[in-house]
Amino acid sequence: MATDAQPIARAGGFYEELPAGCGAYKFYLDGAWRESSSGKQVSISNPTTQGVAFRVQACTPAEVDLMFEAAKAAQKPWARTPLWKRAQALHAAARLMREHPQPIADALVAEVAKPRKDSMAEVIRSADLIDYTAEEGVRYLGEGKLLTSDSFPGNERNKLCLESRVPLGVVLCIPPFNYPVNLAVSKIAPALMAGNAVVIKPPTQGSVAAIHMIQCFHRAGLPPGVINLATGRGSEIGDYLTTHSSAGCISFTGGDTGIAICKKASMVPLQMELGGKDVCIVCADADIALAARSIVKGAFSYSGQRCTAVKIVLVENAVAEELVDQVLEGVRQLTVGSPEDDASITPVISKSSADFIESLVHDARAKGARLRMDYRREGNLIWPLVVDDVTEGMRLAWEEPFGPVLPVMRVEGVEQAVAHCNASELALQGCVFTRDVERAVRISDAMETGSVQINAAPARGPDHFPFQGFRASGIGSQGIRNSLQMMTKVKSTVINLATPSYTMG
Ligand SMILES: NC(=O)C1=CN([C@@H]2O[C@H](COP(=O)(O)OP(=O)(O)OC[C@H]3O[C@@H](n4cnc5c(N)ncnc54)[C@H](OP(=O)(O)O)[C@@H]3O)[C@@H](O)[C@H]2O)C=CC1
Ligand SMILES: O=C(O)[C@H](O)COP(=O)(O)O
Repeated sequence: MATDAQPIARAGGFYEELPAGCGAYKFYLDGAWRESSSGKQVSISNPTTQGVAFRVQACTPAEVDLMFEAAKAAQKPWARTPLWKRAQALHAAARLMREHPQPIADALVAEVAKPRKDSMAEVIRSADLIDYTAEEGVRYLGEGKLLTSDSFPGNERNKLCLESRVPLGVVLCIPPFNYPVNLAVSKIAPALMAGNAVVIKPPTQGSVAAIHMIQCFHRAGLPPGVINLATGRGSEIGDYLTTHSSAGCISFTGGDTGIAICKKASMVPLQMELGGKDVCIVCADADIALAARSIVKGAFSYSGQRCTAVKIVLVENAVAEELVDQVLEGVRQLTVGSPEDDASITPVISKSSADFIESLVHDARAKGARLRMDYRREGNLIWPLVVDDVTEGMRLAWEEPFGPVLPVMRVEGVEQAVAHCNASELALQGCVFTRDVERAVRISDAMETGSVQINAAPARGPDHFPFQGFRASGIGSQGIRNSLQMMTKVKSTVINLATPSYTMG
């Protein structure tokens, strides 16, 4: 495991070229790892020790310009590279990621305090996602449509319209800290497969994992310029990137920053996956043991730092006591500690995040909520907490803690639960537990969220499923095929015939 501020890479290894002489990781421009002319570095904090985990270069606007120039120059030849060869390059990157996963996983442990096993799972899931995208891309992008003019009134069959999908140009990819590798490749792989070039700005916490991941694409032999990676704080270079005239698409996952980006961006396609306040509705006829198990896993995996975490339970009064008892039983089994020890609950990403979570707990307690265990915090580590009897007037009813705190609201009936779900600004996912599948479908239809899970906690995966948020939770849809679609545009080529095509024979 890397000690504070020491690069992970070992001499002579696959990742040897990534750290610069000064110990800060290099950025990636036009096929080469480089040091920034800024001479400035950004420190990445280790959420567990609160020391400096790593340092990366603070890229300058001029370097961002060079990335977009390199990407634009590389994009056309890349788009003309046969689909099967693009797929081969992606498969090669995925293979290298599987062959050299440990430094990527180690970086995740150190930078974002993701438990060791989950960190490795993120790397392998990412390699699988790349492979699947290559396979899906070969099929999906290799197909087109033929339309004939004679289906529209007044036309003969003398026009043949060939509809195909063409790339957007340069896709700007901005993933969040909680999946710096997986939510990076879920943007990069479809962008590349569709013939785009990429500029990626990884989250500051998570940059080093992303840098190692990019090395797999580099070593896979992608042409220079096809991928470029800019490091630096979003607050410093973010606006410059998102308003860049050469960005042909912005694919962003994160919080409210995404809403600000939508207001500033020019007329380019936006793929936005933003926050979630995922409700879990538990009906009186539910399998309570299943619901409780799913809630504990759904709410507390990666310490609740998932947009798809269960962020409020809405349970019918009749079974509330039984459900909460079983949830509490499950929460007591969770281990609390460091990501290196694979604890279930690890420190949240930053002090400011821990302070925010704490403010939600204080607000709920002050307004009469019942804390079902003692509130406990040490540094960024917050012990898992169930907050019962939450009511509409509490911030916890509406805001996402992005931490290991689970609000429970007891409701008169399902109508009240659905109304609460639909009154939320955030509308990513939701779930419903009931044994009555017809009722589940009716409830699902009434819930105005991007996805509804029936009898399971919210989740993005499997990664080829469509994944989207309504209202303030996003624009567009992810999922492998949907991302391929969003990172291309439709092109029509119309063949005009002098005589209708069906006049011979
Ligand atoms: N719907 C979904 O799929 C998901 C949603 N989320 C949501 O994301 C939030 C937590 O993630 P977090 O990483 O903190 O989110 P942020 O919105 O703070 O950051 C996301 C990314 O945006 C970058 N960024 C910051 N400022 C700007 C800017 N002005 N212009 C462009 N980019 C910028 C960040 O870089 P830097 O780190 O340098 O600041 C980071 O790479 C939660 O609200 C969560 O619900 C998270 C994961 C998935
Ligand atoms: O960013 C997130 O939190 C994810 O998109 C959720 O993914 P998961 O459901 O696979 O954890």
